[in-house]
Formats: sequence, C-alpha cells, structure tokens
Amino acid sequence: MDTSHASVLWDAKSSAPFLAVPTKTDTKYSRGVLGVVTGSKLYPGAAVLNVEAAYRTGLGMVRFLGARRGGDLVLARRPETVCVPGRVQAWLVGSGMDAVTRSHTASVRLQAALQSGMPVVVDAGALDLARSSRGPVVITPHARELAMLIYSLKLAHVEAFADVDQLAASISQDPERWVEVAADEFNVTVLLKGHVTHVATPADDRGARFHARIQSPTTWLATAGTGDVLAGVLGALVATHAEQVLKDPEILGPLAATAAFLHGVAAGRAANGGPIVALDVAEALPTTIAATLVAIL
Ligand SMILES: NC(=O)C1=CN([C@@H]2O[C@H](COP(=O)(O)OP(=O)(O)OC[C@H]3O[C@@H](n4cnc5c(N)ncnc54)[C@H](O)[C@@H]3O)[C@@H](O)[C@H]2O)[C@@H](O)CC1
Ligand SMILES: Nc1ncnc2c1ncn2[C@@H]1O[C@H](COP(=O)(O)OP(=O)(O)O)[C@@H](O)[C@H]1O
Repeated sequence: MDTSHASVLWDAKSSAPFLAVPTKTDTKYSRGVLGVVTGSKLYPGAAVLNVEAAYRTGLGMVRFLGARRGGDLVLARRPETVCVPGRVQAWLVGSGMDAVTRSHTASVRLQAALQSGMPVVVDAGALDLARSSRGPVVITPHARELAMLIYSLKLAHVEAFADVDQLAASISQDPERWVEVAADEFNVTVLLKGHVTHVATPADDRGARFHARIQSPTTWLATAGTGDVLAGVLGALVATHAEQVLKDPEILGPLAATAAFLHGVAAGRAANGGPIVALDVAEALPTTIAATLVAIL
C-alpha cells in the first residue's frame, strides 16, 4: 500500500488482488450481501443503475430497501433482487436522492444503514449524513458535491472562496490536494470523480495515507447515470470484502480505486470509440473483470 503523499496510478495489476472470486464452498450469503437505500420519486432510475452494476461486479445478493417506485423498477430489471429487510454485510446509500427534498421516511432508512456499524458507500443525496456513520465510510462526490459538503460545514479552507462555484472550480483544478483535505476533515475515504478520479484515505499519525489516481480511458463516460453505476461497483466490492474493511478501514482506499478502474475500463470497452449510456458500462463489467483477473495470472 502506498504511504507517500503523492498519488499512485492505479491499474489492472493493482486492482486484481481486490476482486473476490467465489470459491467452491461459497454461498450467496458468504460472498456478501449489499443493502441498497437509493433512488427517490425524482430519480428512481439511479436505483436500477446501482443494482445492475453491483450484480455485474459480482456479489452474493442485493437487498433493495429504498423507495417503492425505485424498487418496482429494480425488480423489473433484476428480479433476483430481494426487497425484504435482513442481514447485510455493507450498505450503498444516497444515489438518486436529494438532500434538500429528502422525505422523512428516506432519512429514517438512511440513518438505519448509517447506524448499523457496517461499511457504507455514501453517494449523492446522502453525503451530508456521512459523518454520522458508526461504520467505516467511503464517499463518492463529484467536484461540486464535494464543494457543497465543504462549504456547508464552513471548514477553515473555504474562507478564500466567494461561493460554492469558486470552490468547485478550485477542486476541479487541484483534485489531488482537495481529496486529501476532504479525507482528513471528514475522516472518511474519499473517491473524487472526474476525468481523472482520485481516491484518498485519512492520513495516519505519521502523515502517511493511501492516495491513488485513476485515468479514465474514455471521455464518453461523461453521461447521465454513470456515477450511479460506479457507486454500485464500489458497493459490491465493499460487500465482498466487508470483514476486511471492518478489521482495517484503510482497505476502502484500494477498493474504491479498483471500482474506479473497473468502471473506466468497462466504459472504454463499451464505447469502443463511440457514445455509451450508463447501462452499457454496467453490462461491460463482467468481461472487464475477467480481463483484469488475467493481469495477475
Ligand atoms: N437516472 C437517474 O435516476 C439519474 C439520477 N441522478 C441523480 O441525480 C442527482 C443529482 O445529480 P447531480 O449532482 O448530477 O445534480 P445536477 O445535475 O442537478 O447538478 C447539480 C450541480 O452540480 C454541477 N455538476 C454536476 N456534475 C458535476 C461534476 N462532475 N463536476 C462539477 N460540477 C458538476 C452541475 O453543473 C449543477 O450546477 C443525484 O442524486 C444523482 O444520483 C444522476 O445520476 C443522473 C441519472
Ligand atoms: N470528462 C470525463 N471523462 C471521463 N470520465 C468522466 C468525465 N466526467 C465525468 N466522468 C466520470 O463519469 C461519472 C459521472 O458521475 P456523476 O457526476 O456522479 O454523474 P451522474 O450523477 O449522472 O451519475 C464519474 O465516474 C466520473 O468520474
């Protein structure tokens, strides 16, 4: 694991050890169950993208416990999904939600996940709640979402910026610095999305941390819903490594970097030089994972 402040370029060789290949004795429960609380009346489709991507990354089961409309759409696309509460090894929350218009019921469901003590992937409309988690957390903001988060908490670093847009511009220009600031301030692993995605964990007592960068192989990835696909990939990786994450939350760094790597390569394979939609990226994940595993054979 990298212990310097400079970021390392994350590739297939770095990613392969963080893929969980099922063994002969595995069951759907031992492989990892991901609880998903995402989607809303405004954005029900995000839940479908999350769940499709999680299954395509490989895990035992998805329990979808978000709003009804999202649940109906998820079941129409992935009937193997279970919509009954029960044991899960990790949570994915917040995609397709809006922190401002979030319903009371949605907030109660989010808090139940965050208070479970299990590892949680926190995306989009639940980012404001990330710090209240009892378990290890990885957040997945884009530049403006991170700016909103830093601004709303009135951290010391914001004094130099007139508004959120100025801060977002600074984050886009210098993601390497801001991803580390955010990891330290929020004490969570941060995956900062962009053409180049950065992942950082909080610095330890000696100032060492994990910091990786993932270069997207295609700009066609900049299209609606691909962030929801990324959140699903990461949810699956965290669910299949939940025991390790609880022992050592630092492993959220390499897991998040691996998610971003698989996501970018899947997009490149799906695009093949032309436009793609978010579900194309999810559908390209199985062959991307097979090719990534070959990197360490
Ligand atoms: N089919 C669906 O259900 C979809 C749901 N989505 C959900 O929609 C919600 C809102 O998403 P957005 O944050 O994109 O909100 P908006 O599209 O409302 O954008 C909000 C602001 O953020 C800026 N912004 C958006 N992406 C940025 C980036 N990469 N870097 C810098 N600034 C950026 C925009 O310019 C805008 O000013 C989220 O909950 C998300 O998960 C989206 O993922 C799109 C697809
Ligand atoms: N110019 C770009 N080139 C390559 N990838 C990009 C580019 N812009 C954004 N991305 C990637 O596309 C995804 C967009 O996610 P996000 O902003 O959350 O969109 P959405 O909310 O629509 O899902 C992220 O994985 C991000 O890294």
